[in-house]
Amino acid sequence: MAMLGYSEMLVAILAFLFIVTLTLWLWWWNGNSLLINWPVVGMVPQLSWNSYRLHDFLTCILQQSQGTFLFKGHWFGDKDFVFTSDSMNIHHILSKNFANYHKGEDFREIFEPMGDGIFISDSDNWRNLRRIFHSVLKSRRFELATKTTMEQKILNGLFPILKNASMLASEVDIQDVLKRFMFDNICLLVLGLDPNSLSPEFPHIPCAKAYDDMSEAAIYRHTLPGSIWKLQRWLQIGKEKKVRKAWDIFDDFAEQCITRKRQQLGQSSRNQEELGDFDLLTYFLVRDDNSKDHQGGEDAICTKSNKFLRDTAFNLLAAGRDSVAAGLAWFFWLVATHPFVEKKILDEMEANLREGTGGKWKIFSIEEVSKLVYLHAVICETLRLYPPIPFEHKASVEPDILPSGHQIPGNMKIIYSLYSMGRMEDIWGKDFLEFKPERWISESGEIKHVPSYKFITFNAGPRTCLGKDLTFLQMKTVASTVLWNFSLQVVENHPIGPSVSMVLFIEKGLKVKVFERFGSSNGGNDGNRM
Ligand code: HEM
Repeated sequence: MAMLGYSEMLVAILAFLFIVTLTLWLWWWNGNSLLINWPVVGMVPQLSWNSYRLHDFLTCILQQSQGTFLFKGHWFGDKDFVFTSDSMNIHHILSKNFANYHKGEDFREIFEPMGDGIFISDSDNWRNLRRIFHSVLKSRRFELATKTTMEQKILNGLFPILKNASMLASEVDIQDVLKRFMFDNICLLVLGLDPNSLSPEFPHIPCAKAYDDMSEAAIYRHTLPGSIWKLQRWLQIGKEKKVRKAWDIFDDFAEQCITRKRQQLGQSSRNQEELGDFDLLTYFLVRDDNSKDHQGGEDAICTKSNKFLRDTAFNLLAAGRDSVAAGLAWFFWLVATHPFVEKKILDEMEANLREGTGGKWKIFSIEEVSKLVYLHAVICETLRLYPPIPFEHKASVEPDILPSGHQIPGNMKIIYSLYSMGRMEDIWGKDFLEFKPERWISESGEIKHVPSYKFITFNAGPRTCLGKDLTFLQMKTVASTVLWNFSLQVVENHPIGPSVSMVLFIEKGLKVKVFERFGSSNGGNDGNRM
């Protein structure tokens, strides 16, 4: 290797000193902030270096900056944005000045496979969709369909898989199992079709994989300047090529489901009530578009068009699959690693539900799980620490001032961190990092009400999640049924950490060993009786 001359060494030392001095100066100039605003590249480098622990890194910065800071992007890329986890700002943006904050054009472009679905709509289109979905998702028929679908899937899908893992003493990735379980469930509810992704051979389901690919691409689009990913999309290269392929796979799948359903309905002269089964495709296809709903509003949207049905399917499958599966995966990890909490859940079930089961296999009903206050508290605590949707976007319409004093120009992007809000001392107290379900229970033994702009997991204000009740119902049924019948033991040294993705999964899945509580070696029950 050639030796460096004195002059080269001098240049190298001076360059080194210049960089150190610049760093220290910028650090001081930025008020000793953890994030330095570099010339040209803004704050991007530190975010990239810390991307492997993005959620905790940003939480740390938010804690240090009293809950709000202005993120400076690179000079040649997209605009700067405000990042916040201040509950008063959230209340202002999501409720008090709701009309001034919409999803915005950037959001729609990043999530373009969602079509004109509710998640990316604003203004009148959103209002119409919200009214339509409110009346169906909150209906008794939908609740009953959820219950029946879930019971069948637990019995024919989840139990056999867990029983098998227990018999073979094999390790199973319970997060993958839950993802498959929820995918089959939501497909049955929305499309009236069971893709049977939860089968013993763990089949590859192209449509489920297409969802994963599109979700991955949405994160990728967040990290690059819009001009770059749009160029890649135009040239059809890299990740953008993958998105297009995944998008086509989903559209083919949706079209097949819609065509099949139209044929089925065309052959039947009976209405949905008579057909017995309930799914959203059927509901929208047989529904009278001119009818007024129970809130008295009229539809400005034709719910029978292929475009509406495709976009609805895409949005509800996205809402109903991953978020609930991720919430359940974190729940089972927290419960398995806090034996005291597990015992309290089992004691509560024993006290409230055991009558009539004789300790045998059981799926708990809606009425039964609604009695379980402690279980409800454990689920709230899980969703506080690990909100399945970790970030949300908004964009200002007009200039505004946030309660924190930050000036917001028109068309400013605002990102709020649901993950960080679950870890703010001013909301949850000094023990905010502790997993403590008791914090949710009042002295009179009921669930404490925490305003949604503080417990933000399901969003707040007029755009609060429409699936919140359904989620609690699903999580309680799966959690109680699995815990009653099985004990899950996390495999030693299995790494646990949140993924950096649109949905907050456990990065490497959750490997567990499964033990039957009422197996033949454990009480003489054959495990098949209900
Ligand atoms: C753990 C489970 C769930 C969590 C954490 C969750 C969370 C959220 C959040 C944060 C939003 C706001 C999204 C935004 O404005 O961009 C939202 C909206 C929504 N959620 Fe959920 N969700 C869950 C499950 C469900 C389920 C199972 C459904 C129904 C199948 C559902 C249906 C919806 C709908 C339709 C909206 C749109 C509301 C609107 O924009 O007006 N969610 N959800």
